[in-house]
Amino acid sequence: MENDEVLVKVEGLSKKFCKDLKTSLWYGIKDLISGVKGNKNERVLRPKEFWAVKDVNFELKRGECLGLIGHNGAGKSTLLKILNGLIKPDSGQVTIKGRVGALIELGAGFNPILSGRENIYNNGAILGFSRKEIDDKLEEIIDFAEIREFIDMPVQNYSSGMKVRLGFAVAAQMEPDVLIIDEVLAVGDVGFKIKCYNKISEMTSKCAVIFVSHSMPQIARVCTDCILLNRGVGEYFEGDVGRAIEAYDKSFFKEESTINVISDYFSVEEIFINGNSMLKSNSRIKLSFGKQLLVNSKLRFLNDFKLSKVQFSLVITDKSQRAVAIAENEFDTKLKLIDNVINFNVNIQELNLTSNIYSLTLNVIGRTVNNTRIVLGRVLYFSELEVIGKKQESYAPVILNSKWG
Ligand SMILES: Nc1ncnc2c1ncn2[C@@H]1O[C@H](COP(=O)(O)OP(=O)(O)OP(=O)(O)O)[C@@H](O)[C@H]1O
Repeated sequence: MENDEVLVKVEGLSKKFCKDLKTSLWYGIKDLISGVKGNKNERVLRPKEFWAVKDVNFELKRGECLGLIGHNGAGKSTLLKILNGLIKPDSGQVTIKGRVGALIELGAGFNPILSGRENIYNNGAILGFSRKEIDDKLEEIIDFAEIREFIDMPVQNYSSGMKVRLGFAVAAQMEPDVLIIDEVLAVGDVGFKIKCYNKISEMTSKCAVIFVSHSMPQIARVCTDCILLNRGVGEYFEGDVGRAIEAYDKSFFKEESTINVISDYFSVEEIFINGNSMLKSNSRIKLSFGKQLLVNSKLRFLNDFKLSKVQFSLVITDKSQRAVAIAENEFDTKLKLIDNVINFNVNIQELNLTSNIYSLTLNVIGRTVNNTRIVLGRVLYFSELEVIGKKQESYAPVILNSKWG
């Protein structure tokens, strides 16, 4: 088993789809006729057609894991389906060496009326294993999937999670040379997902893995290379997953973002970040790692507003909307309303977030005179915060202050 052996070679791969079913059927008939005549014109788009995958090229060796990332509809699943031979490309070529294990669509590859056990035998046979070889692997697959008590039940009665468990176990335990995993893994519960990601990391040394995910921490964890797809066009980041994730994050950035206030109790008169007005300017703030983040805000409450205490929490979320840090005041702060306006300041002296783009949200919680907790409102994503100066390959958002002995 050579380690620099190219297992997947993709050259000029393109696939177009049609937005309209009737037109698509009509083009299908026309293509069939022109195909018979030997007059194919695959590289031209006709009305209502678009490229789902456009001129994608890459090579993948044993020991490499390629992450496919991109917005919804970017073409990731289409590319995987072409690689797995489920759909035919309009042009280009895929060369795959060895056995392919794939988990693409939920339940795809399984016969719904057959039991889990029978499906394992079917899949094994398709992959070229003899009955005896499958017998030897059966227990491992059932153990990995952890669905022993349901293994003789028809797959059509499996829950989504159970289908994913069986699908991944079959794909991973059949010693594939190329392992193709789509986002369906997300359906599994947390325990199973962790087990799968560990398995993928373990397998990467023995095979080539192609992995689709919207979870950048997972991409950072398992991938060695990345392709960022945008409307079918791939940008290849060879050996630089960090830069691919950065480009993915940046692709979400809008030049102008408006402040979105959800509250029946207050409106926002002003929010400053490090002295920059979020109402007046483009709400993107650039900050170096470890520097100060200062937020000042002025909220105007309704005239008849009566509360005894208020709590503000400033939540920092990453691009996948995961809260990565929070700063909040003590709940017993007396509400200081002057002309129905509250001013508050938050000073975070050292923001130890790694280089990335984050969003800021403000939550305002109150307590009535009889101490009932009440959510007064939220100011959503009022700033995009771009932290620079501390790249972190493992995509960990926070660097902890630590002393090492
Ligand atoms: N069979 C089909 N017929 C027509 N259009 C299709 C077909 N399959 C996919 N598409 C379109 O091709 C584009 C790419 O779809 P694809 O499923 O590959 O995207 P994706 O990157 O996997 O998206 P997501 O992140 O949402 O899963 C989309 O616009 C989709 O609507």
